[in-house]
Amino acid sequence: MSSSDDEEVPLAVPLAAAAAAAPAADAPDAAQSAQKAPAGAEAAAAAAAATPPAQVQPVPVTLITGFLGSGKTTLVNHILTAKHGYRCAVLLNEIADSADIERALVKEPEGQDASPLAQWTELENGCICCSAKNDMVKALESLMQQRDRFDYVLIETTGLANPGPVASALWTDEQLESSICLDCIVTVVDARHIRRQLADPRPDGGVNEAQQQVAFADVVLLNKTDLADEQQLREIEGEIRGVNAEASITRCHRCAIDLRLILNTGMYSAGLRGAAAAAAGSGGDDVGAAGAEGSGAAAAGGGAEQQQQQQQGEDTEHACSPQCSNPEHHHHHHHGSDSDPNKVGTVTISLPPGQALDLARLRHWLDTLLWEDGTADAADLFRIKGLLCVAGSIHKHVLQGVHEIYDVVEGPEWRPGEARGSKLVFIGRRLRRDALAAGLHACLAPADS
Ligand SMILES: Nc1nc2c(ncn2[C@@H]2O[C@H](COP(=O)(O)OP(=O)(O)OP(=O)(O)O)[C@@H](O)[C@H]2O)c(=O)[nH]1
Repeated sequence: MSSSDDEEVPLAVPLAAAAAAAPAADAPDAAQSAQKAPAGAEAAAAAAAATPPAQVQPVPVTLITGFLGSGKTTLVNHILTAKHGYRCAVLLNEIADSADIERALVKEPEGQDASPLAQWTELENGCICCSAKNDMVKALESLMQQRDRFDYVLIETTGLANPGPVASALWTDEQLESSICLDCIVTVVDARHIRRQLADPRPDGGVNEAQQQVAFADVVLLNKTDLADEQQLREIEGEIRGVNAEASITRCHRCAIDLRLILNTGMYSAGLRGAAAAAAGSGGDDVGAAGAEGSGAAAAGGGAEQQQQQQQGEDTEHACSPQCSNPEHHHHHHHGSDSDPNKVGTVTISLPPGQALDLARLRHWLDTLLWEDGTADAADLFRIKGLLCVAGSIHKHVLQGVHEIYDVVEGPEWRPGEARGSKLVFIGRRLRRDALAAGLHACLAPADS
């Protein structure tokens, strides 16, 4: 399979030329302020003109999900026309059932065009676009063979897809894992329809797609604000927090957002989020894991640091029914995932400063939690995020989990005087807070370490 075959992957014009044509002034704040920003258009064009850029940094990937008609394409178009300095490759994942991803990997029909990159279209600002109808992972792999042509990847999933398998595939595919890095999962919701979509029961009693998409989100874009009034928007925000208390929520019209919210956030790589979030004024914390219920647009402006301190040692739980419209319910109350175990909700467990975690024990516990012990069925645990104080380390650690895959990475050093607490967030259904808390406490390092 020659997926890099130029005949199968036609590129009308070398993208380096397109990038060179883009004015250097296009390089925006986002590229300049983010510590791990890929080269801006100017530098990339210069590099491409001389030698291929050294393959040092993995290419960040933003995953865009959302219900049918919520505004995903509108967002992609905004990204492709806005000035942010990235050359984006866009992958449209048009699979109705994302389980097909795995199947497509296994059996690829003989004689069929081996390249999943069905079409490449050059866009005005030098971006490229391809359509992967059958096999997202394979499409990404062949995309990566042309990695000198772009420095950012957007994946737009179909409106009916559970984004979980796509997100975790980015971590598990051997070829991909070193060349790309998941940066952010964005879920676009339609202000007019999201409440009905969240409440829509599935015949099998399972979690519907809208709930899954909200549960997986790092960032929720509450789009089509022109179609709802203030009261309705507040109610929607409350419901979204009821499912996912950790995602930031940004209201928008036609997805016209500050792209620093969703591009190169560094949320999965520890320590970079602070700069990006602060720059965007989103009220985020040092890591995506740590900005709790106040990080949404409605509550933005509060000092995340202060907020986190207030939460030290305090366990919270969020799980409202989709019908629950009282935003107050989603902030402070222990609102019953135990009593209503089938609703998707968020369980947050904090450890006060002075209680450092033993990393080996934590990993062992997460392994058993996700794969064995039934504390939370892995299929019901959508996301795990955490800011960790690890025994014997002067560095913060960041935990990110999507489905049964998780990763702990070392972040920046704790600042002098900073409260070295830990906070873990579990998003899923049938979560048993007591069992999770007990399991986590068993991972504490012995007091003398
Ligand atoms: N009123 C209103 N319409 C919007 C807004 N944003 C997008 N739309 C419209 O909503 C429709 C759907 O937007 P798309 O961007 O195509 O949504 P999508 O999520 O890509 O849709 P699918 O590909 O069907 O999943 C289009 O007609 C848009 O013009 C908004 O903020 N307000």
